[in-house]
Amino acid sequence: MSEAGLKELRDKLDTIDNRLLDLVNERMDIVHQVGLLKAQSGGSIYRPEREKAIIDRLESLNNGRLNRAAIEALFLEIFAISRNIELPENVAYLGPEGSFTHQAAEGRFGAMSSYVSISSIKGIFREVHTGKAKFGVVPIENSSNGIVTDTINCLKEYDLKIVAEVVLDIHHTLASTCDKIENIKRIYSKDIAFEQCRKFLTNFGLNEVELIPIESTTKAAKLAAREPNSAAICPHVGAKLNNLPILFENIEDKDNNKTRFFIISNFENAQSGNDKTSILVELPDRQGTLVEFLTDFNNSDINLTKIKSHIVEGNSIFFIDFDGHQLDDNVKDVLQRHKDTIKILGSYVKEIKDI
Ligand SMILES: O=C(O)C(=O)C[C@]1(C(=O)O)C=C[C@@H](O)C=C1
Repeated sequence: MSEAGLKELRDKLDTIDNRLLDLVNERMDIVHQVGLLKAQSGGSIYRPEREKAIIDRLESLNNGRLNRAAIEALFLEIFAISRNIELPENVAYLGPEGSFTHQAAEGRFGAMSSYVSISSIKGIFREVHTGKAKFGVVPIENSSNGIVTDTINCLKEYDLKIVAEVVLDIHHTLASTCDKIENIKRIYSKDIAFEQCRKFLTNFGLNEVELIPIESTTKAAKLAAREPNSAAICPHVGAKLNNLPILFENIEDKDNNKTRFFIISNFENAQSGNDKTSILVELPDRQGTLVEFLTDFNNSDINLTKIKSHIVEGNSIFFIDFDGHQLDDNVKDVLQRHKDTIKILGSYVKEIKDI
């Protein structure tokens, strides 16, 4: 490698970066004006459908080396900074710091947002309901463990809206200060993380050691970092935050272990052209009501993508996802016909990844 050649290329990069910085600042001047307009009109700062339209447009114009994921990564961070320039807003997430929910929140709200770690799902709903946080990030389902009942209960109880979904690939690590796996006498983690790593634990003879379930995987990492002969099943970030050496990566049984999160807030999204809607349905206890209900959706050309039953206070309710926005004509009509049995939880941009 010639030093002169490298210097020449780096000079070119510096010139481009200077232009980029000027352009991004120019963009932020406009964003600031948008923020002032919204402050007058009371319009919502976060507009996921507009962000999607920008990314779609850029992808269709793109003829360089960037792929969609790269365009998304760059621009989602730019949008997050833009929103902070328009109006800094708090994001409450299911903590502690380093949890998967924290990762989901940072993926959408970027490095500059102000985050509040809350220890319960109900606490997050309360935080958004009282206006202490503009957004809440909560898990709704995992591909191995199913629906998160606390989230369903809170969606039923609080009058808040789902404004976005985020799907994360969930990877666990075994982290410990022990240099040999034989020296591990106890493992800390969340109960569902133990369930998701059953095969690994059996294959490595770790079923015999004491498995101690606690409330979070990050706390597990903290305890394992302090106690000799212990280990944690935790996310990569949790181990790093606690300076805990990682012995094994990706120890989950299923290689497509995913968790879906909802971002909740107090406004409704406009249509994006590629939306999903979530509802809760409580039907009268009479034969055939569920079949009639589902048939009506089918007859209205609505693609139901998920239906999960759930018991709240002894009554059976259904959590349903379908393609389309609540303002789409066919959706509007069917929702109107069933308005007495439905609670609309929100329409939001459909994520490409699904679980
Ligand atoms: O278009 C808007 O409504 C904006 O506020 C601007 C902008 C952007 O940076 O382009 C920022 C935040 C919104 O989520 C969508 C887009």
